[in-house]
Amino acid sequence: MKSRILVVDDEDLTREYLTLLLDREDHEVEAVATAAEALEIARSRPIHLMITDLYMPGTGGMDLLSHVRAERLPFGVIVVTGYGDPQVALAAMKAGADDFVSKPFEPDRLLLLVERTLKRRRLKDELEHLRRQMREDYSFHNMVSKNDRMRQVFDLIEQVGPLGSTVLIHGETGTGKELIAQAIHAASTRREGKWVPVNCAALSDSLLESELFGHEKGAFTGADRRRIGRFEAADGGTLFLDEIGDISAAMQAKLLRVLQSGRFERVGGTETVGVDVRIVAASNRRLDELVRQGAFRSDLYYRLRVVPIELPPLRDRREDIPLLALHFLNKLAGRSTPPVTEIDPEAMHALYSHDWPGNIRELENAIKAAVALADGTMIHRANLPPHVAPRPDSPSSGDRRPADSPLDLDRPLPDVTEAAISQVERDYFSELLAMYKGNVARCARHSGLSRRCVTQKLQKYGLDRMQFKEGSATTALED
Ligand SMILES: Nc1ncnc2c1ncn2[C@@H]1O[C@H](COP(=O)(O)OP(=O)(O)OP(=O)(O)O)[C@@H](O)[C@H]1O
Repeated sequence: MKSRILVVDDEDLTREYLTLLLDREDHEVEAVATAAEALEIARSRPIHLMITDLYMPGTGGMDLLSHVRAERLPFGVIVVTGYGDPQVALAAMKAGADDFVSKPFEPDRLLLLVERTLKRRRLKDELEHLRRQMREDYSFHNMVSKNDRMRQVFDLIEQVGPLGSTVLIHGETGTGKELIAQAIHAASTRREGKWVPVNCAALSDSLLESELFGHEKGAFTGADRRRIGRFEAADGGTLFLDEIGDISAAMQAKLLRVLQSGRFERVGGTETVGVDVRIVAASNRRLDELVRQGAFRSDLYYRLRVVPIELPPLRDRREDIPLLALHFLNKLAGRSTPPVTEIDPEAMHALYSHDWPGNIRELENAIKAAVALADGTMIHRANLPPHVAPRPDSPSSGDRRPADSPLDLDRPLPDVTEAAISQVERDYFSELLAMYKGNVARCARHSGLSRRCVTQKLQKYGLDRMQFKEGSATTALED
């Protein structure tokens, strides 16, 4: 399908030139002279990309861009700025432009940007499709997943949620155990009752005991009044015992008694208290292993695992990564202007390829960090934390040995600096050669260096311009 491109420029010559250029690339082009005409077209028929001049009589390109973004018109925008106007270009990107090009522009550079923006838009459409699916099919109580095992867990929660049975959740750190436990509470008849979470690993034995069961006045130094514990607080609701695998043998015995009888005494008290509490417990340690090792009571284990739930780590449900990444972007939408709503394909690929030892929490943090660093509406690979998307030359990337990398702390600074500069120059010139299809004169003009200097650099880095020339469609413009 042809892409439909709308060109907005008050200069007849530029309009004609752009129409010719884009038409030659098999795009369908409409060109208008004013922002008002552009808006009318943009509102009335589907277009994929708008290329607009910033300086026009009447409504300028920046206002046009603001209208387009405020009305959420679903197409890419490239703005054409004056030469040497980086501040304006930056402002346009902040206002939601996908890219910018300075006048006078190289046709190849413009075409490159056009292709890139159209590609991003296609990706955006796919993300939009995913978003719709997320809203319609893949959401469950603040969670999203399209993974079969997770969908089975969601079904199980709907089944057992109302029953009030004790549930034991196992999963690595950050896999969503607490969220699952909350969903169980929300799916139960106790949802009007209290939801009371306790992190068992965070407290010493004696503190945990008084936290769970409460204490009487004078039970210990500082106990100047009676205090009810979490069991009593959760009466009629759900008590979430997180990190249950970390409790001592003495606490295990006390818990077992409450689970069996629903009764206990406050610390320092003799009165027996009865409560009606649903227990949901979670652990990132395997309780069956702990039982085998003799570190966890088997009778308590079987009491807890009436309904066992196993949460797969994120690396085993990679299909959820794009969905979760979008979910977190949606959650963060209000935190930046314009909101960051997209993830470019390279960044998505990096997210997809990472192993996520910290699971969904780690992914959430990576997206938060990337949103804070993003310039514009899209997350790029460079915005992701380095451990998620290693930089090409960072010690953690690929199988490059740290000794080979420019950041080798064992070498003197001048060596390290020179290696880093060489790497940047090599990347820079290979990008330029790709952009200008091996044309050295254009690379020289773009880089601000002489042709001779560029040729020397290419020799130094073993870059063969002929390799970039192959398949070039711009033979007429070659040097
Ligand atoms: N399926 C999901 N959809 C959306 N967000 C999720 C999902 N699962 C987890 N999260 C989010 O990931 C983060 C970690 O989840 P949670 O705290 O429930 O994990 P956990 O397994 O209990 O972690 P820990 O073992 O460290 O206690 C939370 O911010 C939670 O909101």
